[in-house]
Amino acid sequence: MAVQTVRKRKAAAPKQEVTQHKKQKIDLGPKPTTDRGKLIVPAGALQWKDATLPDRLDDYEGFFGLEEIDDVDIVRDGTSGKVSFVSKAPQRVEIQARHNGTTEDEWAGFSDHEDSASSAVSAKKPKNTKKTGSEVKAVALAKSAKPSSTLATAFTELGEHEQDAAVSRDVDVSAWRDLRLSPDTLAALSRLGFSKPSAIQKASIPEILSGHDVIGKASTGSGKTLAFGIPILERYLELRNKRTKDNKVPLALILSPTRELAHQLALCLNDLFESPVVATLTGGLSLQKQQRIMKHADIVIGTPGRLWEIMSSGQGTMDAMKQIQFLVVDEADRLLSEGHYKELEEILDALDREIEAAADDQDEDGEQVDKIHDRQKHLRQTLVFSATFDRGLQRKLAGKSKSGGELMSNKESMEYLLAKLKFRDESPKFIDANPVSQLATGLKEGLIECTGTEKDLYLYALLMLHSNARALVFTNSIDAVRRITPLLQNLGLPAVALHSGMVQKARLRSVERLTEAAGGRISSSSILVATDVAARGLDIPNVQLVIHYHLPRAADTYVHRSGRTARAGQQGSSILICGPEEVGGVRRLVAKVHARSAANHDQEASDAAKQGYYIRTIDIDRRIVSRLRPRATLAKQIADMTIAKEKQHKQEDFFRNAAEELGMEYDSEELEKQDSGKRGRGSKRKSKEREAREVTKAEAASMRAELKALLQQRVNVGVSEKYLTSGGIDIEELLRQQDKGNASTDFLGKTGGLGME
Ligand SMILES: Nc1ncnc2c1ncn2[C@@H]1O[C@H](COP(=O)(O)OP(=O)(O)OP(=O)(O)O)[C@@H](O)[C@H]1O
Repeated sequence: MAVQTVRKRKAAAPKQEVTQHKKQKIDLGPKPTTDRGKLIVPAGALQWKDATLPDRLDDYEGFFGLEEIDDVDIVRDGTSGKVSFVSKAPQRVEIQARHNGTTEDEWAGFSDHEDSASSAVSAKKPKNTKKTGSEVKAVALAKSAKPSSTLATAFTELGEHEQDAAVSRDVDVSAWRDLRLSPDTLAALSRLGFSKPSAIQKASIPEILSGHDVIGKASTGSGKTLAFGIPILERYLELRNKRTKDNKVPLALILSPTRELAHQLALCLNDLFESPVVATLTGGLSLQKQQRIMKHADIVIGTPGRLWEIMSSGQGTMDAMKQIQFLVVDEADRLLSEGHYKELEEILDALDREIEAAADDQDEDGEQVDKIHDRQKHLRQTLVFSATFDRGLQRKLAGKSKSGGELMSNKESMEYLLAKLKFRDESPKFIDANPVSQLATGLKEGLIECTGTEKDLYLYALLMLHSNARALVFTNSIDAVRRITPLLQNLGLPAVALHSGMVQKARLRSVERLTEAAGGRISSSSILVATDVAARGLDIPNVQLVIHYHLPRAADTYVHRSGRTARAGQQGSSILICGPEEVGGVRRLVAKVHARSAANHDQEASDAAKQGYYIRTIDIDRRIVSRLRPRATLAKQIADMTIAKEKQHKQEDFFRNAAEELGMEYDSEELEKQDSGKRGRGSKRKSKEREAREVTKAEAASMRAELKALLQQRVNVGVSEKYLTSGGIDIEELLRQQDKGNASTDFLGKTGGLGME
C-alpha cells in the first residue's frame, strides 16, 4: 500500500473558557495499538501540521485550517468499514492538552469519533470554523488522500459512525440519507441548513440520479432548483477529476425564461459548491466575456436569445453543447410559450441535428447511427420543471392564439411536452409533488377594492400598514413601474424598480438590493416595483407581501407572482388591488386557480377548493386611507412632474442631435407649439404632461417642502398617541400595543393583520 500524505481539517475551538477544561479528560480517539510492527494511531494523536495552501485560495471549500501528515497509511477494516491510520515511522504519541498548555499523559477514553479528538487538539489555535472535522474528513479523503476516487467511494471508506458524523454537523441532514448523496453534497446541505429534502426533491432526485427524464411540478418556492441541481452537481463531483480544463464540455444546459432567474440559478448552484464553473449567458451583459467563460464551463445557464446567439456564433460551442448530459427546462411553460419559443426551438433542433443527420445516413452506415443513438441514450437526460403548465401555449403554437393562460391538466401538459422535447425515456417520470395546489400552503390571499384613481393611495396605505415587510409590487407595464417607483420614493418608502427596459446591470442591482435588505445587511430598498419579469422563479428571501397593483393577465401569472412570498415553508400575503368592476373577474380567476388545483387531485382537494374558493375583501380602515390622501396626491404630482421633465430633456436631446446630424437648427418652442396644437388620442395626457413640465423650479421646491411637512405630520384617528409619519413607523409595535389594549386600537381600526389571519 502506498504511503501517502493525509489531510484533515482542524476543527473549531470550543466556545467555553479555557479554564473550564483544566480537569477534563480529553477524548482523543482510540488508543494506539500495534499491528505486525506497525503502529495504528488514532487520528487525534498524530502530529498533524498545517497544510500549505496556494495564496489565491479563498477559503476554498473550507480548506483553510487544513492539516496534513506524512508517512501514514489509511487502512479500512473490511468488516466494520472503520478507517485506521497506520504510522510507517513509529509516532511519538504525545497527547497534549493544548488548550491549557499542559501535557496530558492520561489516556482519556475510547472513541472513534474523530471529531471530538480534533476539537480538543485544536482548542488553542482556532481557525475558520466553516466546516467541521468529519465533514472535512470526507472531503479530504476524496480530494487529497485519494485524488482519483469519487466522493461516493470516499464516503464508503468512512465507517458507519463516521458517515453519521460526516452528515450531521451544522444541521442534522440524516433525512437526506435515503437519496444516497455524496458526503460533499450532504456537508454542503448541512452548511446551508437544509435538514430535509422538500417533497419535490425527495421524489425527483432518485429518479434523476438513476438516469431518468423527469417532468417535475411543485408549488412555488418548494425547492425545484435543487431538485434538478443536486443530481447535476453529483454528476459533476463524480466526473470532476476526469474533466481537465482543456478537455471539457459542459455537463448541463439549463434554460431560463428571464435573465434574473438565470443569475439566481447560478448563485444557487454555486452556493452548494463553488467549484463548478457556471457560465450564465444572458442578454445585456458582455457577449465576449460570456463566450470566454463558456469555454471552461461545467454548467451553462442561459436565456434562449443570448444562448442561441452564442451557440450559433461558431467557436465550437455548438459541438460542445451537443454533448451535454442534462438539458433542464426551468419554468417550462413560460419558456415554451410566446416570446421565447423561436429561439428555444432553434436550440433544441440544433442539439438534435447531429442525431437526425446521422439517421439519414442509416443505409450507408448503420453502425454509425447505432453509435449516435446510443450516445443520445447515454448522454442526455431531459428535466422539465415548473409550478404550472399552461394550456394556452398549445393553442398559441397551433396558431390559434388566445390569451387566457388557463392552467392545464397534467395529462395535457405531459402530451405537449412529450411531443416537443426529445426525451430519451419513452415515458419520462412525471412527478407532481403538490397535486392539490400550485400555491404555497403558507400563502394568504385577499383583495382591496378601490377606484382606478385611488390605486396609488391604497398601495401606499397597504405598504404603510406593512411597513416592516419586504414587499413586491407587480404592475402590467413598464410605464407603471416608472411612475410608481418615484411616487413611493417621494413618500419616503424604500422602493426600487425592475423591468425589462432597464439596463441589465441596474436590473441585477435592484434584485441584489432587495436580497441584501432581506438579509439584514442594509435597511433600505425593501420594496421592489416590477413588471412580470420578476414573476417567475425569483427567490428573494423573506418577502412577506406581494401586491398586484394591476391584475395579472392570466391565472398562471397570479400563481407565480404570488409565489414570490410564502416560500420554503414560510408565511406570506398576496393582495390584489382592483376596481369595483374588476372584483367579479378577480374572484373567478382566483377561484379557478383553486378549483383547478382541486380538479387535479379530487381525492385530496381541500373543501375550500371543491366548494369554490372565495377570496375575501380586506377591510382596510378608510379613515386612515383618507388621512393619507393629501400626501399621496402631492407625491404623485411631484413624481409626474419629474417624469415629464425627464421626458422633455430626453426628447430635446434627441431632436437636437437629429437636427445637428441633418445640419438644421433646432427650435424647441416651435416644436412645442406644433405639439400643443394637436388634438386627438392622448391629448389629455399630453396636456397634463405639459402642465407638469411647466412647473417652475420654485414651485417644485415648494411642493417638495409641503410634502416633507406632510410626511412629518401625525396621522391619527383621534384617540391614538401613535402616528403614521413617513416610511419608518413600526406597525408591528403598534399591533403589539393594540393587543395589550392600548388606545391605538382606534388608530389602526380593524386592520390588524389586514383581516387575513
Ligand atoms: N431542502 C430544503 N430545505 C430548506 N430550504 C430549501 C430546501 N431546498 C431549497 N430550499 C430553499 O427554498 C427556497 C425556494 O427554492 P426554489 O427557488 O428552488 O423554489 P422553486 O420551487 O424553484 O420556486 P419557483 O416555482 O418560484 O421558481 C430557496 O431559498 C431555497 O434555498
